[in-house]
Amino acid sequence: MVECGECLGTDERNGVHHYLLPVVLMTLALWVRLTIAPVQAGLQYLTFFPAVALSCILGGYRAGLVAVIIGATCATYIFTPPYYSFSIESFQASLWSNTVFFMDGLIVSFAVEAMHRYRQKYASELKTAEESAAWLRIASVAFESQEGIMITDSKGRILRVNKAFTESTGYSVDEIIGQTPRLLKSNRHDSAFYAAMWESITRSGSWQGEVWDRRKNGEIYPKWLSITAIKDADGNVTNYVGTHTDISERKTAEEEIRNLAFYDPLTQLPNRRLLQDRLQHAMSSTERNRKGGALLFLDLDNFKSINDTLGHTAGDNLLQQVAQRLTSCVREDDTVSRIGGDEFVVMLEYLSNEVLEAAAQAETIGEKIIAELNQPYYLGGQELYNTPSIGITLFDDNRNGYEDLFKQADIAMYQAKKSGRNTLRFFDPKMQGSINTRVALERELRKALDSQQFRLHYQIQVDSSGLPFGVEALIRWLHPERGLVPPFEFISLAEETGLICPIGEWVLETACKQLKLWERHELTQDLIMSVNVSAKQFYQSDFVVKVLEAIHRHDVNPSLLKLELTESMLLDKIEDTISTMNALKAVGVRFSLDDFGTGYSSLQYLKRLPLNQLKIDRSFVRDIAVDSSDEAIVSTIIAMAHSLNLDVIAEGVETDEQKQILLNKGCIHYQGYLFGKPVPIEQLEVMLKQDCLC
Ligand SMILES: Nc1nc2c(ncn2[C@@H]2O[C@@H]3COP(=O)(O)O[C@H]4[C@@H](O)[C@H](n5cnc6c(=O)[nH]c(N)nc65)O[C@@H]4COP(=O)(O)O[C@H]3[C@H]2O)c(=O)[nH]1
Repeated sequence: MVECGECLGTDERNGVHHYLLPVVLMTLALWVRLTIAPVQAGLQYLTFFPAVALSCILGGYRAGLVAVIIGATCATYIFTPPYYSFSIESFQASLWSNTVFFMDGLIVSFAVEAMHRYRQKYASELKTAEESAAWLRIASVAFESQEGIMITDSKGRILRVNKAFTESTGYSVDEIIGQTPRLLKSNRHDSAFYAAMWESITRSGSWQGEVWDRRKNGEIYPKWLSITAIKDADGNVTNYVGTHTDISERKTAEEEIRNLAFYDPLTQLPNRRLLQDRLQHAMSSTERNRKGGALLFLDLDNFKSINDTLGHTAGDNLLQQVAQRLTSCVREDDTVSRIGGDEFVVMLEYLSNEVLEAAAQAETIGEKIIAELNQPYYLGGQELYNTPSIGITLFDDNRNGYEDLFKQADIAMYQAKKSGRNTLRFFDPKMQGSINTRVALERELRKALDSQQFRLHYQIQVDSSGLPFGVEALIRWLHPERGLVPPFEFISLAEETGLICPIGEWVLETACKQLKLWERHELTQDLIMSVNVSAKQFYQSDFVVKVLEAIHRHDVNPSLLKLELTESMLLDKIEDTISTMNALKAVGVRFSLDDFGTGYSSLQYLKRLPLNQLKIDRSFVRDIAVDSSDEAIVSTIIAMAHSLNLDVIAEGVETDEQKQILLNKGCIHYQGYLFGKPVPIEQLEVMLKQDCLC
């Protein structure tokens, strides 16, 4: 019942239908009373009272009062004789008993109501207490969350911290309580940072952001911190709550992603993307600050040979050492980047805005880089040398896009390569002119092939007694306007464009034709014809077939054909090289290794190549009489050739002295102006006849 009363609620108990309750209960009580006892029995109050009590309990004190009034009225009117009339006497007769009944009813009504109210209050207090306990439980679980939480008083003294806080800071609860957050400061932020933080807390009651703090072990780490001010009813700050998340792992991951996107993983230098970014920025800032800048495009000479001979690990190691040396040559403001393979780009900023002065500054740094990169490298216990070719272009505004600048520096680098490597060249509009010339040259070169403008000149090769034993076929271009064009002016372009393949086939064809003609004369029938073969030509899949076809077509003795290959091309794909050479050697074709000594051939590879001859490069022969290191190199090459059972020939022999030195060292075959320049066939034949007569 109590529950029922409670669940009714005060408003409901005051509702109209609750006034019906006493009416119904009283009617029921009246009916019971009238059916079980005569009217004059005088037991009416005894019968009505349970209905009054029930009304109170179920409907509240107002229902109880209504029941009392109904009871008193019924008792007065029905049970006080004469009950058919409402006389004053009968009313007076029942007055005292009615008053007692009335008072009892009142007491019961108010007592029940008081009980209701008490129970209600108790229940709501109980509910509040239970809710508070539940909230406390939630709060304590939340407090021990993944985030570090610190609660301070209004003065900033730490009152409480959670487990996550102690774990991330390294301080125990005892060490931290009573301290202030200053204990955690890393000194990474200046006072302006903290002033802005407190300004936000004072103004809006909270702040959040990234903060670098120091752990107990001294490590500095980043965290995401939120600070909230807790205020009392009057608006005064009583506490501050700081929650933080350690974001060092996230930062590291972000850093790694950034590194991969913008840095070269091998050297840790900025990559092409970051360089472009910085270059664009530098171009606009040089314009603003009226300062100059320069782009140095650097390519390592013969890097491929090192990579192929010593392996990729050594190659990687070399690139890393180059990166370090480059970085040591420039200021911190400058950018050293690796844009791929063995190509590096150095961007210099804050140079003079006077073009000549800026060029001089860039040149000084370029020279410094060359000197530094010329120092020996130590790779896997081996000492080796490498040189760079550098192209430089200047920038002082945004007029040229960064792509143009890259192109200009690249063109200049190409010029540096052409000028003999290990040097630097500046880009200037004249270079652009030379590029245009190259385009025109390529067009003309294609035409030259169709209109048979190529010629072969032949340079004699002699033994120690001056007797010719062979010739080298050297191509010339008989240009309709420019006259005789030497090979260095078009061979590299022909190689780049692939035109070298049809040109090479023409050379081979012409040389074989000539060999066939020589067969008829005693004077020339034993001459060995050396033919230069370029890398592109050699690595054509049908190279062997083409050589064999030329030999068969002209029906020449294959052992009178000698193919001259260069060191760098041989080592490109060593296994392919060996099988191609073996296929031709099987029919008797000879092989000579041209420009020997300029590359990085290792003895190990040389041993595997089916060579017949080593050709000492003319750069070593030139100064052999005056430069002791050239002399030493030549001695080594000759000794190496002998130890490998190879013939050795020196090219570029111009003086008797050079020939004598070579002879003394055991080199008995020579080629050079001393014996004859490259000449057309008619002149060669005259020369041969003269030699014979001598
Ligand atoms: N200063 C000096 N130079 C001497 C002396 N003796 C010979 N030379 C020059 O040295 C070069 C020798 O040819 P190479 O090393 O094979 O170097 C050749 C070769 O690599 C290439 N080349 C020439 N003809 C052909 C060809 O038919 N095919 C291919 N792929 N390359 C060719 O062009 C290069 C240059 O040829 P050339 O200008 O004819 O230059 C020739 C020759 O004229 C000397 O005593 N002093």
